[in-house]
Amino acid sequence: MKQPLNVIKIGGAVIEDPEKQQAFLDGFVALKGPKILVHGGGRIATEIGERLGMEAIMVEGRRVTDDATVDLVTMVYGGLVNKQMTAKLQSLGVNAIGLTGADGSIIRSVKRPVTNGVDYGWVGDPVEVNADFLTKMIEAGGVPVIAPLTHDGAGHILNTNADTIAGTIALAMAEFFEVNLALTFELDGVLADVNDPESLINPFKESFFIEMKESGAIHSGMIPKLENSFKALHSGVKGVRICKYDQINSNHGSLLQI
Ligand SMILES: Nc1ncnc2c1ncn2[C@@H]1O[C@H](COP(=O)(O)OP(=O)(O)O)[C@@H](O)[C@H]1O
Ligand SMILES: CC(=O)N[C@@H](CCC(=O)OP(=O)(O)O)C(=O)O
Repeated sequence: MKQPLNVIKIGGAVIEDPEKQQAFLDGFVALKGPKILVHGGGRIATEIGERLGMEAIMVEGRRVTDDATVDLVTMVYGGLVNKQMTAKLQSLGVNAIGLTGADGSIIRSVKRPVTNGVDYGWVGDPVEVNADFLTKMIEAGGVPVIAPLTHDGAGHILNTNADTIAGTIALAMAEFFEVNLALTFELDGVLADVNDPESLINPFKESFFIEMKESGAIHSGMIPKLENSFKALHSGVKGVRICKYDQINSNHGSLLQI
């Protein structure tokens, strides 16, 4: 029987707020057994970019990443955010190992081709995960903390949506572990009306996604979250939940169903 593994994702809005970040980390520390943390940091990159006079361009929840932007996100995700999260987890007694997808070739990706007329620039779609290496780190008692950066095998860093990283890692690790994936963010889960916190949909069926995307009830960052989650569920991940940042150890949120 496969051993359980939790893959947990934290988004930029929660990282940015010290109280929310602490509440998330308390839950993450309390989570028993092998675990991997995937972090975003989109809002932090946008804010630091603005201070440098750079404008963020997002298309369907993904950042258009030109030469200057790939340098910015490498510094923010691979440096600032990754190392701060790692140091905080160390202070809480977790043997965190901060990594980008280039380290240990955790995730190799290909530069996204022009899609529907959009050239995303230095954005990568994952093609290969070094699940074996991640497994060895976990077996050695480490907790990988992974930034949303990948590499193309030809020396370039590529920016990759953090929900995509979490889904891709969950899917690859499902060969060795019984994987549960939780994508945490500020809201309670997938909402029928994004402005009504009481409108949580649980369970959330795949057919709802198609309908709600078409009607516009699901938009922006929720699109890659759900695309990646359903892909993971179809490919052997045991469970996927989209939930609030302080609900890792509960069953609240939207449990996805295919
Ligand atoms: N139906 C929906 N239910 C919940 N959130 C939604 C929905 N449609 C769009 N969203 C948006 O998706 C956002 C979450 O995606 P994102 O900004 O990428 O989060 P994070 O970076 O925190 O992971 C929410 O803040 C919300 O504005
Ligand atoms: C290609 C792409 O869109 N990459 C994302 C990676 C960070 C991310 O996904 O962060 P959150 O989870 O906090 O949104 C970006 O640069 O915004």
